[in-house]
Amino acid sequence: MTHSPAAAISIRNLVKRYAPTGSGEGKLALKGVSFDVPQGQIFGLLGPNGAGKSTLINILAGMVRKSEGEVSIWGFDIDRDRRNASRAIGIVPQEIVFDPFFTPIEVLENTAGLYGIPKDQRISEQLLADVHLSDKAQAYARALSGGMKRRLLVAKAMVHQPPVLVLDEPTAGVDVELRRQLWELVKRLNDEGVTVVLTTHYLEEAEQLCDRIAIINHGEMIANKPTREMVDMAREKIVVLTLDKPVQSLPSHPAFIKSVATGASQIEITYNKDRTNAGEVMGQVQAQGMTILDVTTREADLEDVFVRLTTEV
Ligand SMILES: Nc1ncnc2c1ncn2[C@@H]1O[C@H](COP(=O)(O)OP(=O)(O)OP(=O)(O)O)[C@@H](O)[C@H]1O
Repeated sequence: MTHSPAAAISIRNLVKRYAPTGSGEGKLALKGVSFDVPQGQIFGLLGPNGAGKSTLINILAGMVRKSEGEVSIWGFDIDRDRRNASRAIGIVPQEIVFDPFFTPIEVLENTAGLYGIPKDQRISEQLLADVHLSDKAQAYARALSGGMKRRLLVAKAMVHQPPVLVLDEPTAGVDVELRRQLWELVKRLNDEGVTVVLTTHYLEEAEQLCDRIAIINHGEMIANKPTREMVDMAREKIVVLTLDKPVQSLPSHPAFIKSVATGASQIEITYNKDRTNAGEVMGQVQAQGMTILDVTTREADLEDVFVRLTTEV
């Protein structure tokens, strides 16, 4: 596409309220989410089960109707310009669904037909080559291994050559070798200029692949940072101090990232372990007139950062 929008995907105040069903209650799955996916990046959307990731992706895919807010894909509003918005995005679903009696080449040709792509403009063979399935072009889909089927799903999502590709948990439940292959494929597509959004439960995957990571929890976006900064949060360490009397005012110092009261006479201070250490932190606290009775320290890795962000209210 020649059109060049400010962001590959732009989401503003997105709300999704699922209507109550006969027995179940309604559910507020997205509570006013706003973010942009910058062009050319691999953008990771992380969050625990039920956070709202699939809802968000299904809204992009046009499979779920949003309740409120604005979404545009490659500059095309999904309400006002659904056709162009759909043409700008390819979705690789979580579930593998193929008619077992179609061959990979037929799967791609049929999809191209659905998009109304004239025969001479189709790129089915090239796509099969890209996902290393040329030799399986004529095999029945049911004869493909799980890994081959996943690669075929990626090819299928790229039939109309969208500038944005979304993968919903591409490596959930796949073995190490296949995960590596899928990562390579995603990187290659991104090198060729495709903006990629992927959801994952695996922090390592996000860290390896993504330029930017957003964390969504209970329908809200709680963090959205370049991967480097998110990983830097893992350089944080926390000291928990018990003082001899109730906390009057929180200690502060340029080397402290955060200082919060976690009990009547308990404070937690977060600091970057590259910049200071527990001894210095305690020294600063004492210098500010407080008496420390007890101390424990905690170290954060990316997993902790994730857990902390998703459990903090
Ligand atoms: N069709 C629906 N009707 C009612 N509630 C729904 C519907 N689909 C999802 N929900 C609820 O909305 C919330 C968000 O679900 P969603 O599937 O978007 O989460 P998720 O982050 O994708 O989780 P997972 O990682 O398990 O796929 C959940 O509480 C879920 O139960």
